[in-house]
Amino acid sequence: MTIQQKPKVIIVIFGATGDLAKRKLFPSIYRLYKSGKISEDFAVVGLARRPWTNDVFRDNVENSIHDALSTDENIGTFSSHFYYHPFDVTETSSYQDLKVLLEELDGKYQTDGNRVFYLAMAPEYFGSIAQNLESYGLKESAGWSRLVIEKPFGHDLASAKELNNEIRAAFDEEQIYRIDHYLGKEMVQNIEVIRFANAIFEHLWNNQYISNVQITSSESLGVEERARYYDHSGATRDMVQNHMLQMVALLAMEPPIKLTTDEIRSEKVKVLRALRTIENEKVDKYFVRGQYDSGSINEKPVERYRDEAEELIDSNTETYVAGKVLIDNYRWSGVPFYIRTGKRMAEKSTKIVVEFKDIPMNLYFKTNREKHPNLLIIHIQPNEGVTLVLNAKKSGGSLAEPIQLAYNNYGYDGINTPEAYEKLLYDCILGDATNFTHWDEVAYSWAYIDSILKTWETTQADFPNYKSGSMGPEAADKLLEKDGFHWWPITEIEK
Ligand SMILES: NC(=O)C1=CN([C@@H]2O[C@H](COP(=O)(O)OP(=O)(O)OC[C@H]3O[C@@H](n4cnc5c(N)ncnc54)[C@H](OP(=O)(O)O)[C@@H]3O)[C@@H](O)[C@H]2O)C=CC1
Ligand SMILES: O=C1O[C@H](COP(=O)(O)O)[C@@H](O)[C@H](O)[C@H]1O
Repeated sequence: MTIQQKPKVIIVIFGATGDLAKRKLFPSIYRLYKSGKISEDFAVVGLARRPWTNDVFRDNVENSIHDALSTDENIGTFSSHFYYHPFDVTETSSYQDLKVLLEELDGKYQTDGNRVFYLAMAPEYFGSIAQNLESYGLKESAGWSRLVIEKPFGHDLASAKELNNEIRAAFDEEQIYRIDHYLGKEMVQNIEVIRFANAIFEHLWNNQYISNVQITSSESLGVEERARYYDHSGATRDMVQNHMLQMVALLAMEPPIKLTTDEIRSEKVKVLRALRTIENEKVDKYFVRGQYDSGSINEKPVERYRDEAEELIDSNTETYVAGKVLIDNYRWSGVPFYIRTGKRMAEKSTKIVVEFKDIPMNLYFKTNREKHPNLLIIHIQPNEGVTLVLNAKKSGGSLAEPIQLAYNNYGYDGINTPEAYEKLLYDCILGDATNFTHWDEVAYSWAYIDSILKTWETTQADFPNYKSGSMGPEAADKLLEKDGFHWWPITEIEK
């Protein structure tokens, strides 16, 4: 299918009164509609328990779009495609009614029986919804059926396997779209292009020329309204198992033989398979966990994690994690991939810094001057772009100094926009699963972090150990210092 085609589809959203639907999914569907990527032949069916009518639902859809996209345009024609079906996913009779509604809408909108079932609900329901969709014949239509699964995909490897078995009993792997919204971000998708379309990088992209790679995804927000989910999860499950390891895989994978879903996934899987397992007794040598204390962000005082909600008062959950990830293969042997992510850090920013090794004899940097390595910086958000840090003599000067070649296509909507969801939803409708995670990727990622979490679960951490508004615990700096490196400051390299 080419990009110009306008697929016909019914999108069924389980959890349509929830936060994700409101903030991400409705605005994304609207933007697809506005940009002509879906045809007039579409319908959206929203499901949740509260007893809303179509009109109430449509008002909510319109409000969420007005809020998310800061517009007050009349979108009545668009919202008339939305239908609400009060539904308790635990009641099997509801699925029969849903089947009848979908058949009616198939006829009304000529959607050719194409269906996306988007599970925007708590993960404990994923398996049973998938099974009921199969048992009550909802995926047996004249067209295709696809299942989009939100995170978290399990709590550890064992529960992820169980969930996967439940889903796979109802849907084929090709019908399952496990969403990782980082894979929908413009600059995450650009990692492959930057690597595989530039001779100057790909030839140097290995342990001979790269000294280390740093991936930072910092957030200034705290746990917000998600204390219950987050405290059960923690930063490692919430960000590392999925987004951070996906970025590692994209940075480290071999060039695929073709740009097809299977070939790209297969190369990513090889990286995840090659991650060096961290043995119990070595976890503290390779990984650092943290939990935020009170502090200030943008000059406003903020509370410590343990005071953000009643149930957090004795929490041992990490809101920050930094780690040294090693990839045991020919290309990357000996090159640390340092990752760090956390809540309530100094600023919201996701960046990748690739640090190159120095040349053997650098005539311009003597002992009294700090050497400045060449860096390739990939700005994921809030700015989107690439910066190459080189050394040159500035006009009028006599010594080499770092200069920056920068390309910046400032994100057209800023941070946390529905843009990534929009792209991924569109890919799903087109049947392109490249930017979704295959089960094998999920499984290897869980296997890697399980050993770290198991060690941490048995030991009490010395929390809180970083101030809100800082870049994390001191131990995270030491992690690099003992290897002779330091974190490239994300604020400085932004400028
Ligand atoms: N919010 C976010 O930014 C993100 C969310 N996610 C994931 O997306 C999923 C949804 O998250 P979020 O929207 O925040 O969650 P919410 O708690 O806001 O929404 C949950 C939804 O599920 C519905 N629901 C709950 N129980 C039932 C039931 N028995 N039958 C039918 N509907 C039910 C609720 O509606 P009602 O009460 O009316 O039944 C509501 O619409 C989760 O897996 C989450 O981890 C992932 C990344 C980001
Ligand atoms: O998946 C998640 O991601 C967000 C961060 O996403 P971003 O696109 O804003 O960088 C994080 O806040 C959340 O805890 C996590 O569940």
